[in-house]
Amino acid sequence: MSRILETINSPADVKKLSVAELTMLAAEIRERLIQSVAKTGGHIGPNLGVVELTIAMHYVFDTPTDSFVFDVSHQAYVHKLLTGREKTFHTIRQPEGLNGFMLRTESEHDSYGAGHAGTALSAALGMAVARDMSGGSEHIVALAGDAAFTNGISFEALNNIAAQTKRMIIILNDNEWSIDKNVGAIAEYFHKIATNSTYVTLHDKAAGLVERFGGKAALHVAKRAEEAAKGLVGRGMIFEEFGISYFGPIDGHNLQLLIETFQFLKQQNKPVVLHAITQKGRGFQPAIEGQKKFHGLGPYDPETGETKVPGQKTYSEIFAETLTKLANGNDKVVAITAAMPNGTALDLFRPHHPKRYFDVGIAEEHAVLFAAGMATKGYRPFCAIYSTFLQRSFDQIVHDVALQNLPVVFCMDRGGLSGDDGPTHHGLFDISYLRGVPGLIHMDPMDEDELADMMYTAMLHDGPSAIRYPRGTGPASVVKDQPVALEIGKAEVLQDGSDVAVFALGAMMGEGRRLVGLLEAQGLSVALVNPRFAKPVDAECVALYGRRCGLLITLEDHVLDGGFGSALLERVNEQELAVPVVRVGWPDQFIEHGKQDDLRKKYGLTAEGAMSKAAGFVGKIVGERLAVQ
Ligand SMILES: Cc1ncc(C[n+]2csc(CCOP(=O)(O)OP(=O)(O)O)c2C)c(N)n1
Ligand SMILES: CC(=O)[C@@H](O)[C@H](O)COP(=O)(O)O
Ligand SMILES: [Mg+2]
Repeated sequence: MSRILETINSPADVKKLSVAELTMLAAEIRERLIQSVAKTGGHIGPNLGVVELTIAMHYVFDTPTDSFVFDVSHQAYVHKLLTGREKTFHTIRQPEGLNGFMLRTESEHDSYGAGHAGTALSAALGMAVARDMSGGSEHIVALAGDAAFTNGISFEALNNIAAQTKRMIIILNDNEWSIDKNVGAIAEYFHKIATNSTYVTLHDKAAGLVERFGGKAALHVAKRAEEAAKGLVGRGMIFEEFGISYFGPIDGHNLQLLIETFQFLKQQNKPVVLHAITQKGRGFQPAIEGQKKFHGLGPYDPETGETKVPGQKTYSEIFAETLTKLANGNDKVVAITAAMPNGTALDLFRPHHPKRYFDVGIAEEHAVLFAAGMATKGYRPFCAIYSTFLQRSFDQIVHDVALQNLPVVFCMDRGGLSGDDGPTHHGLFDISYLRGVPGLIHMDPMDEDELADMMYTAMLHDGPSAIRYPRGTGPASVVKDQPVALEIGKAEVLQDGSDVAVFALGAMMGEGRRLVGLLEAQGLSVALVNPRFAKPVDAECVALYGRRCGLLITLEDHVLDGGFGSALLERVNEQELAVPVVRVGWPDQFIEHGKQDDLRKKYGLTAEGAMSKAAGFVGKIVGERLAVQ
């Protein structure tokens, strides 16, 4: 029962509450999050960790006049509950429902959208400078997790802040977790501060002090904690060195302390950072015990935290098992992830080859350069980075890997529609952004067994390669014990035909087979081709069917512009073929979040969609066939 929460229609309602009522509100929000996300799925762990932080932010600051910028913004559910979306919160990440991240078009309180990590500090600085230039007085508050500071862009911003603005507030939400435990020197640095004995004592005393002395004590605690932290790590506080005044660490669940501290920070005429120590998954024991699992997941049992055990291996698992096999036979094979060991399933590889597993943090550009360096020494790096996150590393792929023709393999999980995460996470652009890179081969398997073959082919290939594969499961093909090497640039003809040729790339093979059936039902002779390569496209195969057939149809889980269909069109044009080509893929727009099948139907990435798009050409061919009978 959410007695107070149901009265919150805007942050103004939060400001009316006493600290006691705010504490009750926090409890109600936790219960709502646990129960609601159990049904929808989502980032429950991160959001349970920022309940008090977000309440205190909305109590002290004043959106939309003040601007909040959340890094990744996967932890913005509490913010959404407090900014007029309590009644629709049950639709989060659901078709037509609330987005799982902040979205400028969703609310005036969402001053900046996100989904990818490391963007908050830079965007907040841009807002602060714009405010300064316009003579504004509003507050700009960036909330960034500890793992956001493993990202290079965050440090590009830190380097710039003190030189550019007089006022900006950074909240470092330190729960010591990324998706897995946070990694690297910065994580260790924050850990040292957070576990400093003086701070821990202070933290224990804080509750009592605040109770006895109210607000003033809060400042005392914050200052003493700051002294402790600075005492521990000297004046060389990393933030102080960047000209940003450091405060904390303080208990990120102590509402009174947070409110007092935010009110104090509001008065500061300098860039400040508050180091808040929080607990990911707080208030839900399964999420506390399973912080990695409950970072982000599908529906779960709100009592036990149990989730449905998937019946079939995902592409990610096949990837990890295959990589383990390749590494068993080749000690130069190494695996690199950018803070996504579970999403990429490299968690399954790590126990077999712990010394050949590298998690570099949320640092995709660095991951690619790190791989390039290893490749110059004869290693075979498999860089497992989601298609969407690899967008970050385009220059490193061109300038460092391809230009030097280094044998780095890019394993792009979530290649294609991602689903519930929406437009920030759909992997719909990697063919476009990679096929122009000289020397790089780009593969897209039609099933799990072919993924293994492509990984083996990539390992043997003396140059850069990229393999994209979708989120979730495939057609459950049997994976051979020993993968085979594919001929680079050679398509596979699954069925011959002479009227229409269907080129179904990767995960679209299922719809390709259905399309063949629909065309054959029209009395047509239909070829079915598994392209395998988006670069190089098999020009010979295109010419063979371009000369023989009256129509070529391409299907891809990728944007049309610059995708596989575009590449095939170029081969048609170069070979002066007259055959019409109908391309089926995502249109030139960002695709909303939703269920994969629903969205494919809505946007015509189905056999029926292809038939309707090709109806004119198909009708003409059918007519011609009838005329000669
Ligand atoms: C560029 C990029 N790489 C990877 C991810 C996947 N990702 C989402 S949240 C997250 C961990 C964030 O950790 P932190 O910033 O500490 O926030 P917390 O979840 O702990 O609140 C990662 C790696 C991403 N969103 N963007
Ligand atoms: C917030 C974030 O970027 C990750 O948690 C992402 O949502 C994971 O995506 P998958 O669920 O597809 O692994
Ligand atoms: Mg964290």
